[in-house]
Amino acid sequence: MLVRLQEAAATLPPRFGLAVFDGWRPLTLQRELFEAIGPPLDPNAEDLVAPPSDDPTEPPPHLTGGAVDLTLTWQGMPLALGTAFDEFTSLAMTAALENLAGPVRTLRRLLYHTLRRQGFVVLAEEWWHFEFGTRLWSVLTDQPARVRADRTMTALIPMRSFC
Ligand SMILES: C[C@@H](N)C(=O)N[C@H](C)C(=O)O
Repeated sequence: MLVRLQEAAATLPPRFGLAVFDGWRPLTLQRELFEAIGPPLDPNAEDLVAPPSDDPTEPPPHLTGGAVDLTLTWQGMPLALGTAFDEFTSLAMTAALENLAGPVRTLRRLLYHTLRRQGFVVLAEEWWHFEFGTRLWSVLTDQPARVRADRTMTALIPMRSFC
């Protein structure tokens, strides 16, 4: 994951970088987030936070280390690409700005294509959430999943930026 992100950052135009908000999470934190944020108002919408399942066959993606929440930086400053991080509105949908030409759409596309070139897939509901090797990745790329929930890690991956 780290190497892929470093390689992604290295392909960005000058003065752009990547800032990571969130990577691997323990089940306890996934449960806290799930309870704090709650279900979406629209009953047909996807969960805003993955259910805190301890079933090894359906781990929440962040428990596997295969999910990362991140944004672009400009001269070291993290950029809000149309919404804040974890702002659960329809504008957070990855494709929400596709019919609205402008700098934010350009930057969302830059983030998306930079990560896609390194093999990541994006979550449709969150422009900042990318996965590699997870169950979502497996479905979208038609390859077997490569990661599973890791209970051996005891510390969160610290926030870092690749400038
Ligand atoms: C809480 C949010 N940043 C997030 O990570 N949501 C996804 C759906 C998840 O919990 O895997």
